[in-house]
Amino acid sequence: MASLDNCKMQSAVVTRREAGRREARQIHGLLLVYLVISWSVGLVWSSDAPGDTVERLTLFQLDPVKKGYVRELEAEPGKVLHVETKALEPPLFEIREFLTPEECAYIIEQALREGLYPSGVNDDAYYKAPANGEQEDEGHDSPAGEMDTEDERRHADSVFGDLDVNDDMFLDTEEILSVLNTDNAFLRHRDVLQMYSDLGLDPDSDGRLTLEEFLSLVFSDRLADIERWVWRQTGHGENKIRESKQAWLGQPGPATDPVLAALQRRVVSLTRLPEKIVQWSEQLQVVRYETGGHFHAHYDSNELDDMECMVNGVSGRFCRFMTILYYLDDDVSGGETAFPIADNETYSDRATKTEIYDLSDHCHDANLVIKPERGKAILWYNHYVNESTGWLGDLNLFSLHGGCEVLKGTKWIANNWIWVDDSYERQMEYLSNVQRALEEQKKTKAAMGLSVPRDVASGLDILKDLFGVFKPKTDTCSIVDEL
Ligand SMILES: O=C(O)CCC(=O)C(=O)O
Ligand SMILES: [Fe+2]
Repeated sequence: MASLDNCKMQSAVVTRREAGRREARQIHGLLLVYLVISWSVGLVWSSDAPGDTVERLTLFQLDPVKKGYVRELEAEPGKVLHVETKALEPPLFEIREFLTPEECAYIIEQALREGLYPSGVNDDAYYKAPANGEQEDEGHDSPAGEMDTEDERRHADSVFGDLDVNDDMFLDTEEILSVLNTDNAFLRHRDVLQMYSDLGLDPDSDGRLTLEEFLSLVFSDRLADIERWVWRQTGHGENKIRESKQAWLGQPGPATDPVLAALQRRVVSLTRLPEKIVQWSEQLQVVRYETGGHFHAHYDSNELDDMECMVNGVSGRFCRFMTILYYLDDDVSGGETAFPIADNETYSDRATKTEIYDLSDHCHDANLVIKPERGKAILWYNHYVNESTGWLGDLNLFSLHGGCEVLKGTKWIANNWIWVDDSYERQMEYLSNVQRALEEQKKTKAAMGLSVPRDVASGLDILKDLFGVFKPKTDTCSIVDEL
């Protein structure tokens, strides 16, 4: 059964696994974020005189107040938007007409021009063959029913008891799925039945395993067959955690494209974060789902742990303070964004893992389901703000979410992820390094007789010098793990 603790555990497990997998991924420099924050809010580095008090920046988080609460936002002069609270945990808001239809069409067009490629969570490494895959045709010669010892029998009995959650002395498909659905595997009830049929595991074909059937498959070493079957099945269509294509738009820093620049300004008004945090966060990720496309439940960010936030695209965890998601089109049926456990304190009593995570079959079991609507934005906080530091706090486990299966048509969204490093000190250190690099670059360019406007100097060239290539290759961080 899933529980908050399980979620924590899953997330922690995945944090490490994902972090390894992220080696090849690129994100641009948080360093720059902090450099420019300090400029824009005048903190820390503005204090020269000994004894001056150094101000600390704190993170602003919109107060959800209560569900249904609507606040007005004058995003641009004359353009008043309504920000409606949809959940308290995580704080989650919906803003209709955040983008105009023209802006939506433009973003889609730019993504098509850029070229979309399959979303990266389901990389090949994830579906590598099991360790003994090469021997898959070898027989398993322990004869059925030949139980080795009383201890083994007792152990198998107790495993059966653990799996038989409802104590009806049968293992139904849900109970079997709670074991089979690990990592990126999202098998369904029908898959389990198919497996029974393919492997002859359920002789009376009633779709459930008795204790005798279970013992027989355990002691005849059919577990290895099951493992191989699952490996083969995983990675197909709905069994994958994610089925979509994506493109990244623009460059880190103040957008030069007028549509993206207007969007950045609007996001600054909405989030009330320093504009440089917004500008120097991840590029816009545009995602297209075709019929059957989906993204099962996951977290966009990682739990805080010993690993540092990714700062140079080489390694580290994801530190996405918040997500702003835009719906670019609504010519689609299905494809809602679901938050299975939003505002829920009791989900662990109710839901099985499949129900929580599988957004193809269980989209509408989710506590909060948001329908795509062209131009609409939703925003939520993946992290709390730490009360004592005022800075990035723990991952909010209620922020679990995903994209329900598209039943018909095409769904287009864009993700705008706002990065904040949880270590304020590390950021300040980065800041001083980047500031030095900036000054050196300015001097070099000045010596070459080139004029270096401040924005340019703080922009791409510096990032490239510091970090090399920085376009993110893949995205979502936490995914489900076994219970
Ligand atoms: O498609 C959706 O509605 C959600 C997408 C999402 O969660 C993501 O891309 O991280
Ligand atoms: Fe997400």
